[in-house]
Amino acid sequence: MTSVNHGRRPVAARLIRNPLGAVASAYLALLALVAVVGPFVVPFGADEVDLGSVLAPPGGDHLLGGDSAGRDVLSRLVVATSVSLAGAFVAVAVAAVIGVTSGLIAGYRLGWFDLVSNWFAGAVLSLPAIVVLLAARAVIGPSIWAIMVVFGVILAPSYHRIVYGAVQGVRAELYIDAARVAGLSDLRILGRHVLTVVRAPAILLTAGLFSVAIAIQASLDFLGVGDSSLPTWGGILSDGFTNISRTPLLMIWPSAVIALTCLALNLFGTALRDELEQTGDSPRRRADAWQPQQEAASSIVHAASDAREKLVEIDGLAVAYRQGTGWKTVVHELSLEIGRGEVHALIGESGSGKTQTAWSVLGLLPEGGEIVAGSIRFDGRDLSGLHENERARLRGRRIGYVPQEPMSNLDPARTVGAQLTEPLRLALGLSRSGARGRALELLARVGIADPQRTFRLYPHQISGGMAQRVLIAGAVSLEPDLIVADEPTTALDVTVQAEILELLRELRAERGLSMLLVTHNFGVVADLADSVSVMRDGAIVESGAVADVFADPRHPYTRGLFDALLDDAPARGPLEPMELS
Ligand SMILES: Nc1ncnc2c1ncn2[C@@H]1O[C@H](COP(=O)(O)OP(=O)(O)OP(=O)(O)O)[C@@H](O)[C@H]1O
Repeated sequence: MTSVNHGRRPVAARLIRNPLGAVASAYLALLALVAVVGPFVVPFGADEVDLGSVLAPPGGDHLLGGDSAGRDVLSRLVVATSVSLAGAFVAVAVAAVIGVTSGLIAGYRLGWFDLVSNWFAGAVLSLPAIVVLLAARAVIGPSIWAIMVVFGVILAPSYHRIVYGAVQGVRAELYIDAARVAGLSDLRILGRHVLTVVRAPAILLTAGLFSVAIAIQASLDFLGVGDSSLPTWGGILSDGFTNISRTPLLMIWPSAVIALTCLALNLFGTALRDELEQTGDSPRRRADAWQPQQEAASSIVHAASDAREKLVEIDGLAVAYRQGTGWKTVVHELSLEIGRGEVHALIGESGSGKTQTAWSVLGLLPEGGEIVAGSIRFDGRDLSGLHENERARLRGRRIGYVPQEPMSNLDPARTVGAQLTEPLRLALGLSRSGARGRALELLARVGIADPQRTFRLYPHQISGGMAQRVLIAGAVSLEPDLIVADEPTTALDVTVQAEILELLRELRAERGLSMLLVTHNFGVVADLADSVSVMRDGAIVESGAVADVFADPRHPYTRGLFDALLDDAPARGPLEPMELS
């Protein structure tokens, strides 16, 4: 496995290099400084009244003017910054303590606490927050701190849900079991392993909830149900609103501070998420550039015989999966040619890279998998240069696919007929009756005894062998040049296997199909293939005409595979009769 680590810079350093993060951090840092130091350096007391400055315009002693009671707006805004931020902090701290704790315990221990806490979280989430806050204000009075504690309780389910989900994701991981086996206490496991996983989403949520708490607090003060004994952004806004016709500027200052603060918190959260993901502190890490494995064996190249026109040309293919900050390379420098009408088999033990090679040709590598080197040409076109739409068109019309598990590759909710006719109508533009006629012909061709009846059936009403025949009918329906068949007979019983192989052989002869056949069955190779590549650890170790490789396997691994076959092993003879008591 190729593993490339990159030097980690601290998150803070990366945040500063992110333009959005830098601006938001600078604003929030300034705000924090104003909140802490500001009240000690403001030119006037927050409640100091100067009747000569009632609704005074900005300028002179009052840089931002005076309010309706003649108090200095700048001084009040600065003191209100401390109060508003502290209020939001109380709400978020209460929410985090309750929500993170309950989410951790519920997700890790499950049982009755899981049931009760999730029910409780759901119930609290369904409450209208503003109505609860107004009711709380009526009961406990206008204290901003008490109201913010209540709001914290209302916000707690947000933490609970996010932490619960993250813990559920990791609790079944092997390293958690290993920590348990190693004797670590639940508290240590939660602190050391689980909390690390929930840290990133919890930080992001905190930034969002902080801005929600500021907005709610300002709304309550604006509505006049806040704490009028303290200067707050919402209170100043309310005063400005009352006097909007006389001094509109009085509304501008608190509005701007509230809007900028909420914006900065959200930008900060977004930038922090991006940086946490890049630095590997989040489960979704980015990998460094892929590097070829030094120790990897180069593949033997399989070339189509000169007599055949080349249909598939794979050159130096490497497939890798992102793993943490590195890569796991699963196919190395694989080169392969398949001629028109040629059936080429990929054989090898489980995990040798056969399916990854086949999926690369189809352009269907699973999430996280990438073609990191080399090229695949199909009928002279480089597939890597194609847009996904073109790739999908090619896949349907010129490259057919026969999968290993017939049942799971049919849509259980749609009839066989609907699944066969849809591509015919979309790709070939056939009418409904035209597509139906063509589908019935195909069903008959693949050996379905009663095509009319099967056409109307759902997948659960047909056998595995019939399902594979239906999929083969679908794969050849658009007259492709190439069929990629991934273990097409593995999931079927022995007699059906033989029938499906026979069908594939006939279709191949009839239509001049090329085939890339993935199998670990030498019988299938001998039955169907012209040429074979033997794969091991993601590379081809031997390649050639089937007759040559079978007659004279050159690589020790191929010989080992042949030796592992039981065909030549001496028969065990009849079972001894047993006495059953
Ligand atoms: N999603 C994935 N993430 C990481 N590694 C993967 C993933 N899928 C497959 N692999 C790895 O790729 C390697 C090759 O797998 P592949 O499925 O091609 O093997 P195979 O030869 O087709 O085996 P089998 O006959 O069992 O299907 C294996 O080591 C496998 O663990």
